[in-house]
Amino acid sequence: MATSARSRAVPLLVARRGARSARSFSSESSSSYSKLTTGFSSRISNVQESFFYPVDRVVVNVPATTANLGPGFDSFGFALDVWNRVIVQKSDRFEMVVEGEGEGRISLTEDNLVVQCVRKVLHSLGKEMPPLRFECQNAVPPTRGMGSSSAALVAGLAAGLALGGKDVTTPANKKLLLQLAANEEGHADNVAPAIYGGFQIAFNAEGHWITQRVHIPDGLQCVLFIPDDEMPTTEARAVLPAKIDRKDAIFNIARASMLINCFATSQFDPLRMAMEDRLHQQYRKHMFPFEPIIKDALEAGAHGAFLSGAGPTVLAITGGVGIANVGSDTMSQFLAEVVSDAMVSSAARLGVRGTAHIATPSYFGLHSNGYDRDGEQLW
Ligand SMILES: Nc1ncnc2c1ncn2[C@@H]1O[C@H](COP(=O)(O)OP(=O)(O)O)[C@@H](O)[C@H]1O
Ligand SMILES: N[C@@H](CCOP(=O)(O)O)C(=O)O
Repeated sequence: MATSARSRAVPLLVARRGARSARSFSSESSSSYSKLTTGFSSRISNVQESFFYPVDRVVVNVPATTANLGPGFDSFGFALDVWNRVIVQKSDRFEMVVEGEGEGRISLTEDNLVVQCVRKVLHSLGKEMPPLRFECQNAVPPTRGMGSSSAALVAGLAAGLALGGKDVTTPANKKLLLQLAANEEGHADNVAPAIYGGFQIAFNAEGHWITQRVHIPDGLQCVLFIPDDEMPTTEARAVLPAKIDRKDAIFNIARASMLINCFATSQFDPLRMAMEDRLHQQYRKHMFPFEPIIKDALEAGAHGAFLSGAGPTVLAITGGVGIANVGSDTMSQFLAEVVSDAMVSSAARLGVRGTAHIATPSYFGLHSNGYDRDGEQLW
């Protein structure tokens, strides 16, 4: 965390944060969303987790995420090195600019998901949303199964917390952010890695969202085939049955467990089987013919492949074995490109238009910077 020149001139604790915010958070409404406490009460943390100087401009970076990984429906996800950046600045009027992915398609009005989240958080902190200028620089394609809605939610909620005076870099406020974002999304498999980075296993226990990081082997690469056509997650969830067969549950428990062991021990031989699923993929295949693309990726040498999130993107895993690191030699990239070509050819045979992208996982998630009204960096 960067320390500003102004902060350095006075004692650190007082300079970056202040008791003002701790008091203003005490008059919260009783609805579960509105309870913007971290759940941890201490005089020092109340001071440390809030800013002393009002934040004027926030820059938030949030990664794309891939969820499910086959059998880990609503539970597994990891972050990708594909980033959205949202810049929110106090202004004299509302303004929204969207550049990159989703440009011309994502709402430019106050019903934009990022704006809604900022307003919601500020409202919960007892504040009205001031006139703000939003600039969204998007690399995450919307509605393709790469966690665009989670990236938008996390960006908006984090920006709102920061503008409301909360330091989103503290563990307690990150935990709070996870609760808010997962409650909005209804599942935490995208939002947990979007916030914490890496591979996360996440679930809800007695009303609390819990997440834990899983090791990702060095040198792992992700080959994504991203169809041009969108597949809204709400539609892809509506086709899922309310109840499942016991043998399908057993099928998934065994594979999900082995998948975690594959990652934890860097043993990818069984990964192609460990990424099989019977909880969601079979019910979604009529929406988009992804199974032949998975099969062709595996035949081309991928360790495993799955429908990314609710689709339609298909993700294949390459690299990550032996000593190979991405960037240290060409071998992993050669294999990733062979798999990419196979997926593109497969999609072309099916008449599916789209593009391929080779990504690496991101070991870190949300990161941000804040500035005061003089443009001085606060963190
Ligand atoms: N960068 C963004 N800014 C604002 N809203 C976004 C952004 N990206 C996605 N969304 C919202 O999320 C919706 C897509 O959500 P969803 O169907 O869950 O797709 P995904 O699988 O990419 O998460 C979009 O229709 C839009 O409302
Ligand atoms: N577990 C969810 C994941 C949705 O991910 P997204 O990237 O498609 O939003 C599901 O499978 O519905």
